[in-house]
Amino acid sequence: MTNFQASLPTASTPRMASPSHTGPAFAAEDDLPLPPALDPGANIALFLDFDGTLVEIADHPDAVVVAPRLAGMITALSRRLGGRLAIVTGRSIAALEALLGPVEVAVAGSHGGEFRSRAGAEVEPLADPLPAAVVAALERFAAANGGLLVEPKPFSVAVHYRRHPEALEGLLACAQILAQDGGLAMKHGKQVIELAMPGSDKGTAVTRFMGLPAFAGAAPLFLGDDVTDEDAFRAVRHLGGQGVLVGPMRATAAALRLPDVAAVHTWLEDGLASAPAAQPEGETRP
Ligand SMILES: O=P(O)(O)OC[C@H]1O[C@H](O[C@H]2O[C@H](CO)[C@@H](O)[C@H](O)[C@H]2O)[C@H](O)[C@@H](O)[C@@H]1O
Repeated sequence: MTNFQASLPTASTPRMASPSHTGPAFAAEDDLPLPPALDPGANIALFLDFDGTLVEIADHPDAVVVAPRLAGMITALSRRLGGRLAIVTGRSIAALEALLGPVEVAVAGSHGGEFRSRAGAEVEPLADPLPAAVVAALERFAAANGGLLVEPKPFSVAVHYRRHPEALEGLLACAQILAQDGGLAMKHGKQVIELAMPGSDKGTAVTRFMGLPAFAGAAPLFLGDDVTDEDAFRAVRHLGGQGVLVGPMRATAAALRLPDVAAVHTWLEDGLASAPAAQPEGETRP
């Protein structure tokens, strides 16, 4: 056990509502401690969600404001961690890099549907493409309901109802039928319903990273804000690590909490500032 793990509450903390790896570990009326200071010298692996964790939620997916230093900070932290850092996002990798710039780290995109094992590696598809007919059906629904925003991705499709909350009931019904008929996975994130081919989520993505030589043996930490991050919180708990919920308390499998995006940036910046200089290229773990 690393010093980092020893200082954290564990899955056997008495406040736990459920001992299983499948449900939330902590109830909404509990609260969770802050994570200890990030120590890039410890044998940890860091997994970072994007929307709501590294950038504030905005009214439109293209309207998020990315801090100018964010990509550089994440790349530098990844180097300090010997490559044991990945962004794990519901966005496609292309959409992520369009916002963040070409960040030189491992990435899982489209909720685990696409996977880049390390900086510079090819993007591997891990899911089958969604049938075009499903996207077309959702586009028809969106057009008939005030023009909901449809965001097709390589392995899933997101329909945003943030500007049309009145359409949620009909959207859920439409998506449920499409999911049932097509054997698809349905995810309900922040003001968004997503359909994807089954078999990949943020938990499977984290588990896949942890099976790579560069990540093996490290204690994983996953920072995320949305209910779609709960798969990853459960996965890291199962792998001997901890989830860090970002935002207000809710029922969660995370064991730690940071209050907001600003606190995440401070925690990462402080960790980076505390780290010794990065090893030269080529001396990181394979
Ligand atoms: O896993 P994440 O990195 O958190 O991505 C989840 C989804 O994020 C985006 O939608 C969310 O953020 C938008 C911008 O703040 C917001 O307008 C929307 O309501 C949120 O649901 C993205 O557009 C989706 O594709 C991601 O799956």
